[in-house]
Amino acid sequence: MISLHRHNNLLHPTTARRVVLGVRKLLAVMSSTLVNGGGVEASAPATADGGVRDFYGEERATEDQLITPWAFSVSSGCTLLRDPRYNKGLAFTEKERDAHYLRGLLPPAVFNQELQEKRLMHNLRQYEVPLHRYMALMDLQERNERLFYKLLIDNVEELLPVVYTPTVGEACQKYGSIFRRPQGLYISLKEKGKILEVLKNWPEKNIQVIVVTDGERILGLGDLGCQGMGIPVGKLSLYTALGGVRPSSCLPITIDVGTSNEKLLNDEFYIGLRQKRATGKEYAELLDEFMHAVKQNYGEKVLIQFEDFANHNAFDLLAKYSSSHLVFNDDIQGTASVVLAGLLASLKLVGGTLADHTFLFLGAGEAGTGIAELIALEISKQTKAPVEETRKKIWLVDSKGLIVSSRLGSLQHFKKPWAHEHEPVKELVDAVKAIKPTVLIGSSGAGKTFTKEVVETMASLNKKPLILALSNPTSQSECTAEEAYTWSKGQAIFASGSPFDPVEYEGKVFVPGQANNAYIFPGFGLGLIMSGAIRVRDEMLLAASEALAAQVSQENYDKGLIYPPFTDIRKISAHIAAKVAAKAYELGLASHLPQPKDLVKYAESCMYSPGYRNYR
Ligand SMILES: O=C([O-])CC(=O)C(=O)O
Ligand SMILES: [Mg+2]
Repeated sequence: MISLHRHNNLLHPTTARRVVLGVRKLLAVMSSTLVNGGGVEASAPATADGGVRDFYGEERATEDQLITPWAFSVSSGCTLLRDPRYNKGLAFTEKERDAHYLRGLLPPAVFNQELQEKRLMHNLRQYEVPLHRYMALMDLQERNERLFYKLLIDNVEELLPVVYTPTVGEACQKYGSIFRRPQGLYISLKEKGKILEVLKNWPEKNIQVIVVTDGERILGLGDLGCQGMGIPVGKLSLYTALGGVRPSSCLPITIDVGTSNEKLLNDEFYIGLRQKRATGKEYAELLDEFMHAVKQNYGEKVLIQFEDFANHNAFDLLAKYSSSHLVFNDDIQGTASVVLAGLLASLKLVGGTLADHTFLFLGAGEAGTGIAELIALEISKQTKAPVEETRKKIWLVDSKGLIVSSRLGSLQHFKKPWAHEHEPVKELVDAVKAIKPTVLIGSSGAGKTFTKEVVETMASLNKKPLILALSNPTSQSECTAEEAYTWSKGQAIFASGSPFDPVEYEGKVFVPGQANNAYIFPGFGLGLIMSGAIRVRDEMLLAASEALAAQVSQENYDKGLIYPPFTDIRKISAHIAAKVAAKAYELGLASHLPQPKDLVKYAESCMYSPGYRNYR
């Protein structure tokens, strides 16, 4: 095995990419056949130097230029066991133990990966506190990366609530206390003027996806500052497990501009900058430096996913960079796409077309207005009516009540398109009575806001009201699954952002769906990467929604489900990726040419698989 080590590396001694990449690319040039896990790379054009790129200009540097002294070595012995990328623990074979100086460093037993998986799942299930499961899984990720992904892929429904919402929320709240090894890249105000250098400290050079947060709105939990790092880390582990993007090409980043969370500022274990959040020019300049450094370092085709930014910054950043970078805001666009998919699927259960429905939102931030706009675009696409018209069936309530035209003067810009003619209404329940929606969507981040009266009113207005409680984590859910089913007397079709167990009501079992952007972003990102897309367009989001809705089977509908189960997520992601890539080609935004004939097969061939490889 060939391995690359960076000296004094505090992060995982992540390894070998450069040499391995070089070999893979040479192979790709020699044979156009795709190998599992190598597909995305293999399609990259060969370079004049035989495939090994001079990434940071180290070869070309003159004497007055600074370079990074990267070193290469073959990993063996203790170093190999401590390298999460290549460590296999007890699964090293006798031959490998001999060849890699492992004799005596391991007990005699040789386990296969399946037995290791069984043992770890058994151990994980012993922990009763979800945060302990989270910590055990993070330890595994830092110890044996392939085994971590094998567990996550094979037990996705069981482990998703651990590495993702709701447990990741608690992990972020306590991130300073549970901190062990650093994960991801931290860029703080201290690094202003040096962000490019910071990026070059990351041991991987071939980055395809960055998930970045500034920690200001972590799920529905608010400002967690630097401790928001749990979110990019969690999202990217889903990019790999659910979407098959290689772990080495994923980069979690937290931008630390301070926090306005007093509790954290006074917490002795807080890991971030101990100062109030920078705003305005100072904030914009740091973000601008970051965006330029990323493009300079990784090129045009690196996907930057904005995650859990506060509303004002989220909309501004997306607007500012969507014409110059490959950017995607998961909370605006990913959530919109997953909800639209659920709505399209739900028509099979409730009847009519999308245009026949009336939508009411509680929450007019990123998720609320993002979903509302995508619904309006889809109706416009289906009916050919202008989007200004189709928006009129969609109503939003924010903290001040129903958004109506008399409030136009004081509304934030992203709320303005939703200010329709109506008298002012203060309370949600009165808005439900006045608007008579068929679909009620909670996207405010505030829990317990769908009261008994709200749900009962929805049930009195509709035979099958569609109720989506999207806010995360579970503590912020607008209502629980049990409340939705019991208060509506079993009439509601319900889905939520964070998972709920099935509910028994009057002898019948109701299975709630999980309307979470995790259905969309891994496949969406894979579609962008595999086509070499350089920009994101709304049409791609619509394509992703339609692809996800098409994956709901009759068997799922029979159970009242509007989303397919997460157990099939890799297949679902391949279909989403294929439709997104097809759209990128159609729009002339794809750079990997020629277009593969069968995009679903191609997507599958690009996906990372976590089985161990043999070492020579
Ligand atoms: O992380 C999740 O579960 C969904 C999401 O993007 C959010 O709530 O901000
Ligand atoms: Mg989010």
